[in-house]
Amino acid sequence: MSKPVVAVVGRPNVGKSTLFNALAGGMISIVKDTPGVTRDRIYADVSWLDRDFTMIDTGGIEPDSKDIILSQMREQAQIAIDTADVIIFITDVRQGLTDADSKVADMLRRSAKPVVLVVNKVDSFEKFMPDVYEFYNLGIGDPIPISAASRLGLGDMLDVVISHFPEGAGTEEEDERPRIAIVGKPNVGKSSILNKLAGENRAIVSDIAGTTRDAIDSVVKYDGREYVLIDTAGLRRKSKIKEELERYSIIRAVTAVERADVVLMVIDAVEGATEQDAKIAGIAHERGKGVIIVVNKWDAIEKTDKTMREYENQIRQILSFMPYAEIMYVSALTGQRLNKLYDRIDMVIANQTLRVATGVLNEILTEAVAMQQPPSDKGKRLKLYYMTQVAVKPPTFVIFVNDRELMHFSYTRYLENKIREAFGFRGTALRFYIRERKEKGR
Ligand SMILES: Nc1nc2c(ncn2[C@@H]2O[C@H](COP(=O)(O)OP(=O)(O)OP(=O)(O)O)[C@@H](O)[C@H]2O)c(=O)[nH]1
Ligand SMILES: Nc1nc2c(ncn2[C@@H]2O[C@H](COP(=O)(O)OP(=O)(O)OP(=O)(O)O)[C@@H](O)[C@H]2O)c(=O)[nH]1
Repeated sequence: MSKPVVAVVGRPNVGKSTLFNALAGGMISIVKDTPGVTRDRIYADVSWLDRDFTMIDTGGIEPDSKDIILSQMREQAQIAIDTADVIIFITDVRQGLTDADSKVADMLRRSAKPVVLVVNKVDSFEKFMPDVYEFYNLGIGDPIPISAASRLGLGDMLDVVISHFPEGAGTEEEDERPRIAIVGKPNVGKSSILNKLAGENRAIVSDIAGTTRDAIDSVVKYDGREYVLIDTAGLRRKSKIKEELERYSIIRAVTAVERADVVLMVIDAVEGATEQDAKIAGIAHERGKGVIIVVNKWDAIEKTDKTMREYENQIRQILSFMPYAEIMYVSALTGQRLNKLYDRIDMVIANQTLRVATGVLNEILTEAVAMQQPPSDKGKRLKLYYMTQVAVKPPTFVIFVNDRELMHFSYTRYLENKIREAFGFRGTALRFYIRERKEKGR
């Protein structure tokens, strides 16, 4: 099972950003007094008591009038209902209970998703607890008092959140079928690709037990093998506001990538790769998923014998953090090369699950060290003792050294290249952990 998704819903200014920052270590966004300024904070990875989950903020509200706030909160709540395993509904003890809160609570209650009702800005339990009880009136369970700003009550809140996670979430998937997510900016052709792949080869639809999110996925059969195409139908939202559309595509990508083995990162050939593409591709990279960059609408551009090379250069430059990603040029319109995607997916899965024997790894390590001297600092030189692969999906290596401080990023990169020279690992990120070990007396 994939990592659970927790969505945060709440009115402007109740403290969503502050909560995000408190849980995600202060790296996500800048909290300001102006409502609606924190556009960029959309998702964060959170760990609590060995449970990992992804928190998404469905917000992004620009409050103008009461009406707009309510309609935007409904929109947020709907996204949360469509994507999340657990919903945190956050309210503000100082603003008190509002009409919009009650309406959104009704909507959440009807969805039958687990909802955790949180009352923020309870900086003093003594002073504010009587006001907290008022929130029982929402009829969605016990209000949990917190102060996001002073980090009070967050542990109790997280205990309740993780108690709602589906059984077995975050543990190894039993289903062996490759799970494919199709992500990208608005309008690049994600639905067209999904429909084409599913339409022509669909074997069975919606036969997957598990979370409600799984229910809309399709299973396709190609060449005797089955693949699960992850659908995010509920999130195919239309909006006139560009920022909102981009936000939806990020939320859509985060929730789909979470459940995927291989991510098809779709780029529009007519536009070429953009910064927004890099943001979305970054989600798959951070999570160590297999990645195939799918350049779609290949039918729609003028081509010479240099075109592919030019595209590749431009894509490699914008998505420079994932040189390992495969690139394919397709057209959902004509179907060109779409079926070839399956072979590529198989290859990426094979690479994601490849295990290299320790003996072979250490031969590579010895040779690499002989060819390029490890870095040194203040007369102390990095020594590399031993390397072993500890995990797959993505392939993860631990390198034992004398002093972690001496292990430069560039030397890790050099070793990564040596491993890739030997084994390829095309289409998947590799992870490296550097551990210190006391020098052996010899
Ligand atoms: N007293 C008190 N103030 C808080 C607390 N948490 C947040 N605030 C304040 O509430 C204001 C709004 O906080 P934000 O975290 O930006 O709220 P938000 O819900 O993300 O707002 P939007 O970006 O408009 O959606 C800021 O001035 C915060 O300092 C709290 O626990 N106690
Ligand atoms: N020429 C050409 N047009 C395409 C191709 N694939 C999709 N389109 C067109 O691009 C537009 C967007 O396609 P969609 O499949 O809806 O794109 P999407 O990424 O799912 O869009 P959102 O759901 O809005 O994010 C439609 O008008 C498609 O007909 C292609 O391969 N070639």
